[in-house]
Parts: sequence; structure tokens; C-alpha cells
Amino acid sequence: MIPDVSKALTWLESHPDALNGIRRGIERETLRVTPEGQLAASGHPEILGKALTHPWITTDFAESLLEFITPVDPSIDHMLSFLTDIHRYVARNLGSERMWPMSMPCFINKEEDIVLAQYGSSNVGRFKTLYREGLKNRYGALMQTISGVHYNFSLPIDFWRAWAGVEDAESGKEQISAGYFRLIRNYYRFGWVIPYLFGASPAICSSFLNGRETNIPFERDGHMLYLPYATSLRLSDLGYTNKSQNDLGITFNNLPDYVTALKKAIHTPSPEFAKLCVKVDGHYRQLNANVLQIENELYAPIRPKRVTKGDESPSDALLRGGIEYIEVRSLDINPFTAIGVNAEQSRFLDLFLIWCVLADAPEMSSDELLCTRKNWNRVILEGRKPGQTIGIGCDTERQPLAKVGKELFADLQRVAEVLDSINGNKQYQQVCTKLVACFEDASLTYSAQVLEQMKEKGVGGFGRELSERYREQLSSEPLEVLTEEQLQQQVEASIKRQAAMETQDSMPGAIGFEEYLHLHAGC
Ligand SMILES: Nc1ncnc2c1ncn2[C@@H]1O[C@H](COP(=O)(O)OP(=O)(O)OP(=O)(O)O)[C@@H](O)[C@H]1O
Ligand SMILES: N[C@@H](CCC(=O)O)C(=O)O
Ligand SMILES: N[C@@H](CS)C(=O)O
Repeated sequence: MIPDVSKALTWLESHPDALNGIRRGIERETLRVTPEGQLAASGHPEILGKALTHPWITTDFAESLLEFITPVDPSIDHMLSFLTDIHRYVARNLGSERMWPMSMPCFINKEEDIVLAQYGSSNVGRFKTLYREGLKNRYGALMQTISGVHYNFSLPIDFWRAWAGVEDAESGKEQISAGYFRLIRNYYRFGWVIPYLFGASPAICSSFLNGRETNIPFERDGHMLYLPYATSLRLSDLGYTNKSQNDLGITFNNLPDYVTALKKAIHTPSPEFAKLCVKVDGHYRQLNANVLQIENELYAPIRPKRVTKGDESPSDALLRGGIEYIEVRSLDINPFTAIGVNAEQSRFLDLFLIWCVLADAPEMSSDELLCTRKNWNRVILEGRKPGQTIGIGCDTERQPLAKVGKELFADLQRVAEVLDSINGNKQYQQVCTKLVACFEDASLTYSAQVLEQMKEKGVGGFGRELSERYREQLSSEPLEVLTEEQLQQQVEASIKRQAAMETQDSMPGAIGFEEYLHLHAGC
């Protein structure tokens, strides 16, 4: 089932320094809720600065959906301390509100209670809110209140020098992009291991269905709907996914093909979304009626990325400099930690993503990419089922999930030994030893432990208990790597930056919103 990676692993073992300088960044989302667990009706707290311009504290879809972003960091521990300091600062400044500690929302009485994130009167600010108006009208607001953790990852240039013989990032951008596309194709083939190990949404509150029909054979326990062997309903068709995007023809074989398909999707009118109209009685309902309003709307489990310059689009940034890093979007919020993610998950992802670069990855058509969804769905809905099997590509041949998992971890152990040799400790190997046990005993997985708690306390009860515990914990802990002054300074700077943008856009001769909309989302 898994490719023979022994040759590449032997190469890695003789080039340990190639892994010196991995860089990472985290994006974590969380809903602001009342002490009772209800969605907070308040706006984004002024004391947290402006969501439009704050580099670390912003909002995702809704005014109550916080998003925390860490700067790119070579140290896992420093990155997580930075993320924890952001949580500490926010927890101290939320008054009686708490942060919901799980991916799936619970007590949202009606969709109308979900207020779209507001970003002020600048063209960019209005554009971002209108994008969300479009998402609401297209997919419903409830789905957009699902929270996730995104893990951003890049390998050092020394890896690409040793592995691909490049001189530098600029001249080697084609080979580096090819390497990250290799990673992405293997991620589609084997990334189901992430929900298996770390999925943390095996159940939902019945209110989340919101009257929708589903053919998922849920079991019910009070207000809780669950599947006994589910791992991540967030990644299911009921969650933060969009089946209509399956026929966009997106492939991950090379940059020109990827960008062409993505640009086609944002320029192709959608008959379904045209029915929503773009402007009714002078009010916009979406940015445009295309299949995707903008590139962000492609809800892929992993994205090739490059930091954008100015107002260039994500795909134009990729065309300019090739792939700079990748964004893993399959992590549920980890409810067992106040910050939604832990060092064990970060170290596992490092191991897995390095393995994904090293392993052979034949090119895949969009249909072959779709085939991989069968394995993901099997793990998402019943990954912990005793004797569960995993398919081989599009073929019907299947092997025991436990066997495949253990084979994968035998390779990851070798990567761990290289990383530990660089760091002078055993941390990566300890992660391997702990996690591989999950294939022998599924009760050790996050989703099994979450379901056990939810059966005892209910989804809402478990969420309320944790949100209260983390509020106490975060509010009382001292800051570690940031200072109160730095956090306050960022708040003030964000306010100034937004004011400057709004002033600039209101100057005589500045382009109006209609023109801005045409330039950035025109058909
Ligand atoms: N070279 C890199 N290697 C690893 N991580 C990176 C690299 N460059 C940036 N990152 C991380 O990627 C993340 C970018 O998140 P940010 O929300 O700022 O951008 P985005 O994901 O493109 O925005 P959006 O969520 O609106 O699409 C940050 O956590 C940052 O630390
Ligand atoms: N909230 C989505 C991500 C939103 C976005 O596309 O950034 C998630 O659960 O991962
Ligand atoms: N972050 C999500 C919801 S706003 C998106 O970009 O589509």
C-alpha cells in the first residue's frame, strides 16, 4: 500500500542538515460564546484591535469567529507559546465571554444570529464582508461557523539544495514547486491519517443540522448526534466541505495547470449562484456569480501558498515566485488543549509532510484525486471501526488500516531519528511511539476520547466545561514570549492602519467600491 521510501529515507539519513530550518505557522479559529455557550451577540471587542489590520488577532467568517495567526517560526515551542500568549491576552479581555473549544458549534439558535465579520468602510473592508455575504447566501452561515486549525509548513532552502540541486529559491522555484506538489499528491493519498489520529468531531449538536436532511446514519443521545466510529464530522459532507467544487478539475501536478484551473473557477459563471443575483435593489448579495467568488472559496484540504505582495491574488503570488509553503487545513480544534493544537500534532505533521515529499507521487488526474476522497470519507465517518480497511488509489483492493498505519509509522520513525539527531533529543521519536499505538488501540485516538467525554457530558456540556476551564487557566497564566506592551501596541497600530486605509479610499480621485469590485472580483 505505501510506496517504498527506503531509498529516499537512506538519503535523508545521510543529509540530516537538510532538515535544519523547517518553518511553521498556525491559524486557529474559535467562536466567542456566552457563559451558557450561546453564540456571542457582541461585535469584535474594540480592545482586541481591528480585525482587518491586526496581524495576529482577526476574525474569520463571523464577527464572533475569532482567528489567531502566529508569525512564521522555526521553533515549535516558541510558536505555541506565541499562540498561547495571544489566547491569554484575548481571554483576559473578553469579559464574561468564553472561547468555544471545539470545531463544531453548538448553541446557535438560528442562522440569523450569526453576524458577518465587519471590516470597516475601506474598499478592502467592504470587499471582505461582501465575500462573506456571498458565502452565507451560497452555503449558509452555519457551516461557516465551523472552526479549524490550519498548519502552515515549509522546508528550508538547504533541503531543496540537497534534494533537488537548486541553488536558491528564485532560480529553483520550479523544482521547489514540483517538490511541494509531490507533497500535496501524497497528502491526498495518505492524509486520512490526520483525521484518524486527531479528528475531534465524532459528534454534533442536533441543532447543527438546522432542519437539513442527511443520509448519515447518526445515532442519537439526547441532543447529540454521533457515529460510533467517526473521527471528524467537520471534514464530512455535513462539515466544512463543498461537494460542488469536486468538478472544478483542480489538479496538483504542476503550477500552470493548478493556477489555470483555479483562475477558471473564479471566472466561470455558475448557473446555481446566478440565481442568487449579484445585486438586488442596490444591495450586493455576493462578489459575483462565479463558481468561486475568489480563490479563498476553494475549500481544499491542503493549499499551495506564497505570501502575497500588495493586493495580488494568491494564484498570482504563486505564478510570481512558485510555492513558498503549504497550508494543511484538515486539523480539527483539539479540545484537550486551551489553544486548540499541541506540540505532538505539530511534530507529527512535520514527520508526515517530510515523508510526503520523499515518497514517490505519480501525477494524478482530478478524477484520481477524487478517488482519494473514498479513503478520507471512510476514516472520517468510521475510521475507528474494528478491522477498517483502506483502498489502494482508485482500485477496489483494500488493506487493513492498522497495517497501513504501522507501515507508515515505520518510515516516520526514521524521519524522527533524523530530526531528533539535529535537535539533540528524542521528542519526534516519542511522538511516533505514542501515536503508532493508536493503530493497535483506536480508543487512544482523539476522537475516541472526545466521544467518551461527550457521551458522559453531552456536546454542549463538554464544550462549556472546557471553555470555562480554559478561561480560568489562560486568564491567570503570565505571558511567556510577548509583553502586554507589544500586544497593546499591535492593537493601536491596527486601529491606525485601518483609519489610514479608510481615509485613503475616501480621498478625491480614489477609486470607488464598484470599480474596486470590478478590479478584484470582476467576471
Ligand atoms: N514560509 C512559510 N513557512 C511556513 N509558514 C508560513 C510561511 N509564510 C507564512 N507562513 C504562515 O502562514 C500563515 C499565513 O496565515 P494568514 O492568515 O496570514 O494568510 P492566509 O492563510 O493566506 O490568509 P487567509 O486565511 O485569509 O487565506 C501564518 O501562520 C504564517 O506564519
Ligand atoms: N473555518 C474553516 C476555515 C475557514 C477558511 O477557509 O479559512 C475551517 O474549519 O477550517
Ligand atoms: N475563511 C473562510 C471563510 S471567510 C474563507 O476564506 O472562505
